[in-house]
Amino acid sequence: MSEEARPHRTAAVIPAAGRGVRLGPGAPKALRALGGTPMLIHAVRAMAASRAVSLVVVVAPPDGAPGVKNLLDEHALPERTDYLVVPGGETRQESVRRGVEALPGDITAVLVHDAARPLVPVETVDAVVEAVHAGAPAVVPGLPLADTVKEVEPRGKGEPEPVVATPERSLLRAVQTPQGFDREILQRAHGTVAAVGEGATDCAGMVERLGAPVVIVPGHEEAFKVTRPLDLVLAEAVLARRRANDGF
Ligand SMILES: Nc1ccn([C@@H]2O[C@H](COP(=O)(O)OP(=O)(O)OP(=O)(O)O)[C@@H](O)[C@H]2O)c(=O)n1
Ligand SMILES: C[C@](O)(CO)[C@H](O)COP(=O)(O)O
Repeated sequence: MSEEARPHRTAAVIPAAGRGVRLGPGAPKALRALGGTPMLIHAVRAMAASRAVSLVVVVAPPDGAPGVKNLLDEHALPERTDYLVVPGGETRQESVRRGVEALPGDITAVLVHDAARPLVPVETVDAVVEAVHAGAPAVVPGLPLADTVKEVEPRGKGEPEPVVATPERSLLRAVQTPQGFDREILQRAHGTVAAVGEGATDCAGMVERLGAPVVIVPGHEEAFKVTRPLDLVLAEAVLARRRANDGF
């Protein structure tokens, strides 16, 4: 059967177990409000907005799974979307692994999406899904960089750091989520690469270590990650603009 003809069932795994240290003191980041609604709910709705996504697996803070389950019960999702909640781990990589382990056997394609990217538009989600369904083992949304990037020799806090190299900016992309995968390759990456060497900061990096191809599709400015306080200010402004444009 050709890749196009192969029927896919697609799930989204949402790691939401981080504390949000860089955002500052407060509740776990995924549970903090954006426009009056927890960031996690925005992220879940963003995945469920894609007609291809039939299951969302939320990876909750380790001791917060029952609370997250209640939260999801309270917020309406499209009828076609099921959800599961599992407890997360110490690192993003560990949390994603736990989410992937919870997937039912009939899932063939998996999106991994940060709860911390609550405003990704459905067009970006669909572009990733389409590329995976068309046969790409790993697909990542990415954008060209605005800043020039330097590689440095890291030094102590506040100490000047010697520059080692300036990578050619036109060859670089800042990558976002959802990152989309053929289920088998994602499982293999988490089962083998994770066990050796240093952790990866994204799942696609683990797939690259397997030697499998990863491709980039256009990302979106509104898929930015809420990491620091200023990101939350921007997210509130983007959401307010959307609500004004939608007339509610
Ligand atoms: N142990 C962890 C760490 C992170 N994440 C999730 O991975 C995504 C990206 O991580 P990041 O933005 O770094 O979130 P935090 O780890 O919460 O942030 P910080 O590093 O500032 O604490 C977030 O949705 C976060 O909840 C997770 O599920 N489990
Ligand atoms: C996966 C990711 O969002 C891609 O840009 C990013 O690597 C997550 O990094 P974080 O430090 O866990 O936020």
